[in-house]
Parts: sequence; structure tokens; C-alpha cells
Amino acid sequence: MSLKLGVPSKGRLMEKTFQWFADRGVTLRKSGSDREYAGAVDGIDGVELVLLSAGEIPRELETGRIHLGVTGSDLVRERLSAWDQQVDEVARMGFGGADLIIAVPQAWIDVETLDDLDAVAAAFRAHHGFRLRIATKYHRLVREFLRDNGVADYQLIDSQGATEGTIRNGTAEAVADITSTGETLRANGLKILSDGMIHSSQATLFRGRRRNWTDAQRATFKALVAKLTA
Ligand SMILES: Nc1ncnc2c1ncn2[C@@H]1O[C@H](COP(=O)(O)OP(=O)(O)OP(=O)(O)O)[C@@H](O)[C@H]1O
Ligand SMILES: O=P(O)(O)OC[C@H]1O[C@H](OP(=O)(O)OP(=O)(O)O)[C@H](O)[C@@H]1O
Repeated sequence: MSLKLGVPSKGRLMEKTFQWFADRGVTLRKSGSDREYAGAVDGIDGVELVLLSAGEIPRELETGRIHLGVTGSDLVRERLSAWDQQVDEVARMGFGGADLIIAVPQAWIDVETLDDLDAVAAAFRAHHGFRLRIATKYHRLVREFLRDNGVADYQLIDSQGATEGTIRNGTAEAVADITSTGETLRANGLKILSDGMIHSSQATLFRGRRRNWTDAQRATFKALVAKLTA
């Protein structure tokens, strides 16, 4: 059986992933039409390309349905519990960079740090009778980060998109989201807490730690890594 490599099927990560492999002598391409999620690999034998949503790749690595996968380091940490026991990093790829941060309205002039947020959260609850709301799609990472930093008086509101808009819409008081240029934060009148950096993400090639690989798959993996990291 071949070694299965999962890469993002569309969007910002797909093209740069294809380019990264091409620069190292391995050609990945979609076979068939643009909507068909099958692919082909040239430049090395025994590797099969599987096109998947970036968000699904962590789980596919965990279950062993793919052996290698490219996705954001944020998504692996968010989607897998004890991620470093499920996957190994093979290569940080140097693109797809984005920071997962906590931001609050610029108008909150007394709130610059997590300690300030904690104080505001306690006052907020006393005043409103419910906990300050933080909108995010990164539930695991945000909970762990706030727990480790002693912030407890909050609730998470699930937001799968347009997260920065939740404050204007009155459904959250703060957000935890990805930023790259910072434009979305600025446009929504938000500022990042000075110690509010949760994770600095980039596209990364991961290997699943399930070790039920055949000898042929191991040999292919060795040859591929030699090419990619030469
Ligand atoms: N400006 C940005 N905004 C959002 N994500 C970004 C940005 N820059 C890089 N990324 C990274 O891209 C990855 C998310 O990619 P994408 O949205 O295509 O995946 P997805 O969640 O699987 O989406 P979908 O479910 O729509 O396929 C994350 O690792 C994220 O950190
Ligand atoms: O710092 P910036 O360069 O402004 O980028 C950050 C924005 O990009 C992402 O949204 P995306 O475009 O993925 O849409 P989404 O709101 O559906 O997640 C992210 O959720 C932020 O909203």
C-alpha cells in the first residue's frame, strides 16, 4: 500500500503547499476536474495524494487514514487532544502564518493585559449577571490558554466565521481569532491584549504517530523526507 499524503484541497494553503513540494522536486496535482478531490504525485514513487479540508487533516492523521498531512499548526493543536502524542512535526513550511490572539474593543482603555481582562470579567459578571463572552472557533486552545493564565470568569461563544463582527452585533465582548495583517481587527475597532498571543501558527507537514506502517511505507517516507529536507 502507498503512503498517503493529505493536503488542503482549496484556499490559501493548497497552492502554497503545491509550490513548496514543487520547489523540492515533488509535483502534486489535482487529477481530473477542479472539483474532484483526487490527486497525483510525480517525482517519487509510492506516495498517494489525498485532498482534504485543512480542518479535517488532523483527525485523518490521528486515525491513520493518512500517513502524512499538511495543515496549520493551530488546527492540529485545536482538533487533537494531546496533539504531540498523535502526530510528529516533519517540517515547518514557512507559509500560512497567522497568530491566534485575544482581542477586546479599543474603547476599553483600561484593558491591556490578561490580568485586566480578568478584572473586567469579574466586574462584568457582577454587573450583568452573566459571564463575559469570548467568541471563537478555537475552543480547546482558548480554554487551555485562559486556564494557564488564571482567567476564569468568562464563557466561550462559538463562532465559525466573521468572529470579529460578534462584538458589534452584541453577541460577545471579546474575541479569540486568527490574525495575519491585522486589518480585520482594525476595521472592527479591536486591539490585541499585550500578553494575548495564544499560538503563532504556520503550515506544517505532520506525520501520524500510528506506527502500523509497512516496510515499504517506511522506506517511501525516508526517501520523501530526504528529498523534502535536502
Ligand atoms: N488570514 C488568515 N485567516 C485565517 N486563517 C489563516 C490566515 N492565514 C493563515 N491561516 C491559516 O489557514 C488555516 C485555515 O485554512 P482554511 O480556512 O482553508 O481551513 P479550514 O478551516 O479547513 O477551512 P474549510 O473548512 O473552509 O476548508 C489555519 O491553519 C489558519 O491558521
Ligand atoms: O488579520 P487579517 O489579515 O485581517 O486576517 C484575519 C481574518 O481572516 C480570517 O477570516 P477568513 O477570511 O478565514 O474568514 P472567516 O471569518 O470565515 O474565518 C480570520 O478569521 C480573520 O477574520
